[in-house]
Amino acid sequence: MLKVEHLYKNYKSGDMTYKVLKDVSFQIEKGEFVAVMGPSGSGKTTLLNCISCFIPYEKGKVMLSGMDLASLDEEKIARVRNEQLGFVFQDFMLLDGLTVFENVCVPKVIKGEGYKAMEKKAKNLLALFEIQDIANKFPAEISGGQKQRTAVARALMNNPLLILADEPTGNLDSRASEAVIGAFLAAQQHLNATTFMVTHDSFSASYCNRVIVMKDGTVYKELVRRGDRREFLEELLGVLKILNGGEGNDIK
Ligand SMILES: Nc1ncnc2c1ncn2[C@@H]1O[C@H](COP(=O)(O)OP(=O)(O)OP(=O)(O)O)[C@@H](O)[C@H]1O
Repeated sequence: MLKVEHLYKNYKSGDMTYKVLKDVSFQIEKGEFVAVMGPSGSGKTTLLNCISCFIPYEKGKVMLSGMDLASLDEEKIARVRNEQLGFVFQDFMLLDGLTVFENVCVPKVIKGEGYKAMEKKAKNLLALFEIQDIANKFPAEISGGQKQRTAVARALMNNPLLILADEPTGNLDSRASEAVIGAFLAAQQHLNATTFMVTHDSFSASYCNRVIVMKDGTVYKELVRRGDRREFLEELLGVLKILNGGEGNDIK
């Protein structure tokens, strides 16, 4: 579904070139929930931005369901971003002047779909994420967890091939984080959604099928959850501890 092959990304600043992604390769299958973890500066957000073509890269390939996004013109990329990709950001990025229901509908409005289909889909997603009761509230009137579940619903409106989530629980307490991870899991279970999530939170990552651990712009390790979530969390914390030089739990 998503294939990243030998990806290289540099940033230039003055005369200096910083190699940020160095030969990153991995694959994500349809219906997987995959996390990316790694120390600050290891290149997680850069990777996400390369996948969505928000930034260009030096070398390598990003294939989304057989499509090479870098080969598309701006107009086609914009359409892919609205219709084939769903985005969830740390700071929600909801439109303050629109209600929860209206925010969720935005991708379909951009796509130009009729109201009836839009309403049905939005209502289903709001019910799936248990936020139907706040449909007519504005972002300023709801909690952080409710805002993020609204953002996840919005990301799913056009049945995207892939959801890209950058620190979706970064601004939330543990209860709200659990509800948001619950929304991704419900999307996976009921809609066969595929999610690629950057996170510093090993508790959230332990719900994923797989965790890609980055270090210095490379894939340091890939961990696959084979059974119990708590055992996976222990395994994850063990790897993070080694990566942190034996200190602490989560990567900061
Ligand atoms: N626009 C930019 N120009 C120059 N350097 C950049 C730019 N964006 C990121 N970097 C550098 O690239 C490296 C990787 O940054 P990136 O944001 O991808 O890391 P990250 O793993 O997501 O970090 P964090 O966990 O702190 O968000 C860092 O050293 C950062 O300073």
